[in-house]
Amino acid sequence: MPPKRKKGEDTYAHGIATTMGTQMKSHNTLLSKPLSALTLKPDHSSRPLWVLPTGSILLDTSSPIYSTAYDFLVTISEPQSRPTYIHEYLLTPYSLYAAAAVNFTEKGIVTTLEKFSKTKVPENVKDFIKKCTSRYGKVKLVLRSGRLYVEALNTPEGVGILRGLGGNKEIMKCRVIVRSEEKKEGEEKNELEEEGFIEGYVDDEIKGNLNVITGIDDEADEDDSSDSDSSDEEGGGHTARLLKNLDQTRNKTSSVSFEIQPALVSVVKKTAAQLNYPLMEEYDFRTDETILSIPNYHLRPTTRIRRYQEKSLSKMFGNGRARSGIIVLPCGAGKTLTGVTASQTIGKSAVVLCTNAVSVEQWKQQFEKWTTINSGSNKDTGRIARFTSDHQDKMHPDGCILVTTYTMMTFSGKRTAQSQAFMEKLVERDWGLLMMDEVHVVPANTFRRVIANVKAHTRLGLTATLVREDDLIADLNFLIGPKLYEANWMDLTKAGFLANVQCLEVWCPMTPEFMREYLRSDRMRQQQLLYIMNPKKMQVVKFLLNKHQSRGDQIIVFSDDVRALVYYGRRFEGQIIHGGTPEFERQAVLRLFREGSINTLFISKVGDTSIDLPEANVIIQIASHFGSRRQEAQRLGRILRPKESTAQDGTNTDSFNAFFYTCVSKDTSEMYYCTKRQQYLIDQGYTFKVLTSLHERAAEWCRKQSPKAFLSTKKEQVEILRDVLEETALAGDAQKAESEEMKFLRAEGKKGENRNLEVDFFEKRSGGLSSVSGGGGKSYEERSAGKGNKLMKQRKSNKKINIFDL
Ligand SMILES: Nc1ncnc2c1ncn2[C@@H]1O[C@H](COP(=O)(O)OP(=O)(O)OP(=O)(O)O)[C@@H](O)[C@H]1O
Repeated sequence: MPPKRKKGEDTYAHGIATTMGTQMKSHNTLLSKPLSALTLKPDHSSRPLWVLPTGSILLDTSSPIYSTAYDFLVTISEPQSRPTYIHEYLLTPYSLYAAAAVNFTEKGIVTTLEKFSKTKVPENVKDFIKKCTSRYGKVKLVLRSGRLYVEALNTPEGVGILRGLGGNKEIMKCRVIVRSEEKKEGEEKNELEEEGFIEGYVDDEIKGNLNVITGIDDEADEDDSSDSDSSDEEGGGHTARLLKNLDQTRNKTSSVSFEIQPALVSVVKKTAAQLNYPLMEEYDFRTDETILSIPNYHLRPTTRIRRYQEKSLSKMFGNGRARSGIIVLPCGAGKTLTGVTASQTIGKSAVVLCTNAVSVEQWKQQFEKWTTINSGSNKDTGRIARFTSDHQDKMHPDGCILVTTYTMMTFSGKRTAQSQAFMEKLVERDWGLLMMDEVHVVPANTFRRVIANVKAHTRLGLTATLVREDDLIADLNFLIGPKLYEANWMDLTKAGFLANVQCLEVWCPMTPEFMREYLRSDRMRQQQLLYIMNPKKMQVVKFLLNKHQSRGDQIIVFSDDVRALVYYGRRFEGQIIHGGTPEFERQAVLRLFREGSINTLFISKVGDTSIDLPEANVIIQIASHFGSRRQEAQRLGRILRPKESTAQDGTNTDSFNAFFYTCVSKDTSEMYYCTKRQQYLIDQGYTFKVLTSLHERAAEWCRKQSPKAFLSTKKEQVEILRDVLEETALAGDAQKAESEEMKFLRAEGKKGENRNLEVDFFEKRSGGLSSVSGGGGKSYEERSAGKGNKLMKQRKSNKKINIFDL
């Protein structure tokens, strides 16, 4: 469905989203041939994929050319589901738009698909590709030496498109027409020049000035001399490849453009979008003299970007200019270094936006860790300024990096004089790059305000999970740019860049007393607290904590419900962090956890993102935000940092070295949400094992605790019930929680429907590879098909099995 236009919505974004939505709609109706109509090519066994008339592409991961096919598919299509053996991708207008953005042509896409496909590429798929690529990426908005140009390739098609746009009444008013000088007699007349067009090259003169990416520090300061080992194979090899990519594209393509007035750029963008020629934005930073470069800004010699980080950057800088767009890398895969390298490659002033103050500190540290920005000749002046409520560093008048939060940027209340002055300076000047961390989290309106406030020549969004429960992803595509790269979680896990996590869903039956109250209650808040505080769940948590603490693990217990969090934290004598915890206390607790002085941390949703706890290897989730797929992935991300047993040389061990538990109260709506939450991770290839009888072992173990059994008597359990009922007696609380729930359900398109959750939970869904693989919200055992089926059946019939085997 094309997104509905909201009041005050960016017309440009809306124009494109509507166009794409319409195409998407026709796409869905167009591609509906039966699969039996496909004929296998005689040499199909040597080809890695199937292209279906539905626009889906299935990739056989065991193919010897899997990785080449994979690289191609992530560029032209959207990953849908990536379990172990067969991946599913989907061609969409957005994905084809992104492909066009990195110079993929219709012919190139169809020819390569045909080469890789086991079956003939269906005609309707070819038509769809043609339709989507015929306009996108054909015209670019290029910033060169501080001047703006609308540019196309100097081919008959490109010139035709440019003439159409340049001649448009609205765009004509925005153009800067430079009269060509009188030609002397006999001198050849140039038609394009006569029309006010400028001829040039798309990739002229890359003079190796991207050597910043090599990490070779020409002016390495004394402090860094100990680091200066530039012989590292890995780093040098990767960066050399990137440079080679850039070199290969240079001097290749001749272009034609016309200049426009910067003040009228939004009119040009809007009009071009209405004419169905959305302008790709590119920044020719090498020729830009309007923004001063940051001196002595290099990657340190020891900094080695990884292959996937380099790949993502090559999509951004593939033709020597900086393209605006979004890079998607799993949590813990190093988005920060990727962003730092992007900024250092551009070498100009940049604004970095983060979700909170902790993350601002982390970004600053990472800039200093990976680059020379604040060392050597920059040591005294300091080229990184923080802008938070606690720190408002001096902003260097020339090239500098400004790290701040979305909240600081969009705060609409009264600012202090210092903060106001800072904001004014920020808004006044031009920035080479606007980098937005965790782009998917930020409300679209915040984006619009930030983008309107910061005069940035290129925009880079970084995220791990390009999913939202609303329909605003389309806005992101056009407010920032298309998705430039998305890594595969499982490939990174296999290569040892991420921990190997075992995901477990632990079913905890409600005690009869809790279940009675749950069924009787008509208040969402009360029901929630009942399923979170279920004594059987508490016993499971106690059992798991003991098990992992005795192994020397570092454990994070997550609860979105702060009251429950505090209750659990106190009961289990752990350190607690939530929104109300003062910053200094928060930092102190995190430091103790990092040092290993404490091994268990109870944290609310403030810990979902941007908190770097490399040592953590166990998560126990006791309460979460309804069905948020994004939150589930972000939480998993807290334990994805590679562990000691994970070698970063492509040889990850087979055994799990991190554990992600979700404790759910059985036969409550928590189960429905839990299933929904797992969808994104299942699509990334994770398997959730369901433990249906662990609670029995936990209860048995709790009974045997000395000097006192844990929650083993009805009396103790009823005391908790009484606390819950008292706690939820306040009507205000109930309304608050319900409105949150309503918000979620609305976003899900359910319009307040919360009936039949249990029915939905076991309902069979059809369509898509994910439903076959378990990605449709069903759990399965991946090790053997037989066991998986058994597990599914047992889960459905609630029969008890025990697969808990640590
Ligand atoms: N090329 C690299 N070489 C060495 N270490 C790296 C590299 N890239 C990333 N790291 C390390 O990996 C860890 C995770 O990086 P980072 O915090 O940037 O991840 P992230 O993708 O931002 O994760 P999250 O989404 O959880 O914030 C950090 O400790 C970082 O120093």
